[in-house]
Amino acid sequence: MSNKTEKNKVDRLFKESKQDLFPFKFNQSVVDVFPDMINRSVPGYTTIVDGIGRVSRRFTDTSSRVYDLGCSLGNVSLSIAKYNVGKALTIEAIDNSPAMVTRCKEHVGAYNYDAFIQVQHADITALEFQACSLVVINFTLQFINPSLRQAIIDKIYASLEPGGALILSEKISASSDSMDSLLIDLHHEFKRENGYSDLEISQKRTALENVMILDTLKQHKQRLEQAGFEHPSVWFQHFNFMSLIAIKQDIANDLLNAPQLTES
Ligand SMILES: C[S@@+](CC[C@H](N)C(=O)[O-])C[C@H]1O[C@@H](n2cnc3c(N)ncnc32)[C@H](O)[C@@H]1O
Ligand SMILES: O=C(O)C(=O)C[C@]1(C(=O)O)C=C[C@@H](O)C=C1
Repeated sequence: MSNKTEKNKVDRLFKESKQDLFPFKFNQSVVDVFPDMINRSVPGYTTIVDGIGRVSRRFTDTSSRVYDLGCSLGNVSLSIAKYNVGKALTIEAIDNSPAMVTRCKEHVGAYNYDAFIQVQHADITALEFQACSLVVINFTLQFINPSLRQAIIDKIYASLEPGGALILSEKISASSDSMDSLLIDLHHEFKRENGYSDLEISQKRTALENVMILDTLKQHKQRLEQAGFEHPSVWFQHFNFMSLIAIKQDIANDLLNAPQLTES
């Protein structure tokens, strides 16, 4: 594999075992290789990002507000913009890594869609949400302290307009040890086939320990239901990487559409 330009380098970070990546952080070294890293590490990443764009247009109208939480280089925001041509969406793209935010602004600025993508440096645990139609959190909740996760999902639920949706993608733990080992092994095989060595895989795993803390699908669903979402559903899964969609019920609409009781 050839080394690419400075902005899109091949990820060899854990071959070199750089000390600034233990524990793992989204610093400048990671930003420089991020497009290559995420594509070679997350099974189905391109499909998920494209799918989010496709799903998004079902939940937006002409001037909706959308959040992309933990936006990294803005791929989700750009996919939503691409699938919502003709709508004046405001997409709030949020990340707490200064290096990511700087690169994200350059990346997003190279496109000219109808949506306005506002890239902001902020911590989503402290963010004040405005009313919105759609929130996407693509492989980011797993990096938040578990004790703060419910509060974030509660805030998202409260800020969504009735009929609005949350798309939550995460790497998950399986509910049994044997299934977990199988899925982890299949994921590592995927990484090896994408050119990572066993050393790179194991060093990154060490760096991610206590930084990326995984929940089971059941824990995710329980958290969403506790916030008020009904019937959260998986719309994508490849090995231990999945994406859920959860809709905030439109109670007013449900009442309007309910069969009217007639007097006998
Ligand atoms: C795996 S990446 C997300 C990938 C991205 N959503 C995409 O689809 O390309 C996780 C991102 O979450 C960001 N992040 C982690 N904790 C955060 C927090 N508390 N607030 C905002 N962003 C956070 C990181 O800086 C990183 O860019
Ligand atoms: O590389 C791995 O093994 C991962 O678990 C993937 C993962 C993620 O799920 O966010 C971890 C960190 C990097 O940002 C890219 C991908």
